[in-house]
Amino acid sequence: MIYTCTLNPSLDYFVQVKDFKPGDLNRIASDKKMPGGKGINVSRVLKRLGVSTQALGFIGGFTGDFIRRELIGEGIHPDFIEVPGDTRINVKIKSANETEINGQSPLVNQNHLEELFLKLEQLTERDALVLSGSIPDSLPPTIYKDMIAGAAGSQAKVILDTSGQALVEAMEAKPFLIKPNHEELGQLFGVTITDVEEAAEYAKRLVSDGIQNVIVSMGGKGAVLAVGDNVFHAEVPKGTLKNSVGAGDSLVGGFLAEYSRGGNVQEAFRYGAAAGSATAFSVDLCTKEAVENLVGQVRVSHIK
Ligand SMILES: Nc1ncnc2c1ncn2[C@@H]1O[C@H](COP(=O)(O)OP(=O)(O)O)[C@@H](O)[C@H]1O
Ligand SMILES: O=P(O)(O)OC[C@H]1O[C@](O)(COP(=O)(O)O)[C@@H](O)[C@@H]1O
Repeated sequence: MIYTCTLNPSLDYFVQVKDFKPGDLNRIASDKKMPGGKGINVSRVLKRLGVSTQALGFIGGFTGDFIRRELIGEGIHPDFIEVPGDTRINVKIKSANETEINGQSPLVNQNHLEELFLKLEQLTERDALVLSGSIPDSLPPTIYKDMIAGAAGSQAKVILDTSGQALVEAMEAKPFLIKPNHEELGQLFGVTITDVEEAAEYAKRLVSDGIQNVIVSMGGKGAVLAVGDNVFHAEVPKGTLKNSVGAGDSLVGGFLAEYSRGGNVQEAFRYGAAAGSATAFSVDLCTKEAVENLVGQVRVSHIK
């Protein structure tokens, strides 16, 4: 089973505004509400790609009810821990460009954490655990590192997609795969990464530090995979960007879908990149059909 864990889920409120002006009254042309947060998006993508998952994490309040209901409606099994307070609302404003305003989540206390750790103890070596997204303010930046340690006995594969101090700490626990985007990778080293060469160089350094697989997503420039002594670049097809929210989560979901079907890391990387692009080119997350239409157009080359 693939478990996703979203410590900081969200109700994503997408609004379309004709000509967004900060500091002015803006009226919405159209809107939609979606269950969000990185692990939850990975679960939704996996389900669309025909792989069943279980969604773990903390949710609460009316926004939490919405998320649970939507996931059940999509055939995803939610196993959240209920916390007091409302799960955050993240506002995504689509106008000439995209503006995101991500909210604050409710307090998670020691009892909630213990409940989560008990669930992790039940993982087995056949499972994978996806730890994705920011962490609520009430949790320490070591939380992902502690969770990886908590799951270590099971030998489940851990996939990590987070940033900042939480990423720095968790890397010490040597997850199977990390997926920073190029900005997040740059933050780790205090540099600005803009091209594929630079991403390859820094991803390689992380592999030398003991992370098995590093995928750096780079929006329209595709993605870089560092594994062992090799670095690959996935060149992605050109298309009209409709929505970049969830593209990174789709890459992770696509990678895992293919990898869990027995695919190798390189094929999983190609499929993941196609899933990211399929989401970028649609208004919602990718569909299986869209991914399969694009996968043949993703060119993976050995660059180092
Ligand atoms: N404009 C785009 N054109 C084609 N593919 C894209 C585009 N934006 C994103 N993607 C695909 O989605 C993946 C993840 O996107 P990215 O924006 O880098 O992730 P994140 O959301 O984590 O910042 C990319 O590696 C690429 O495969
Ligand atoms: O936990 P964070 O870093 O605030 O991110 C949460 C946001 O990221 C998303 O999961 C999208 O992530 P990506 O665009 O990186 O795939 C949204 O659904 C959510 O609003």
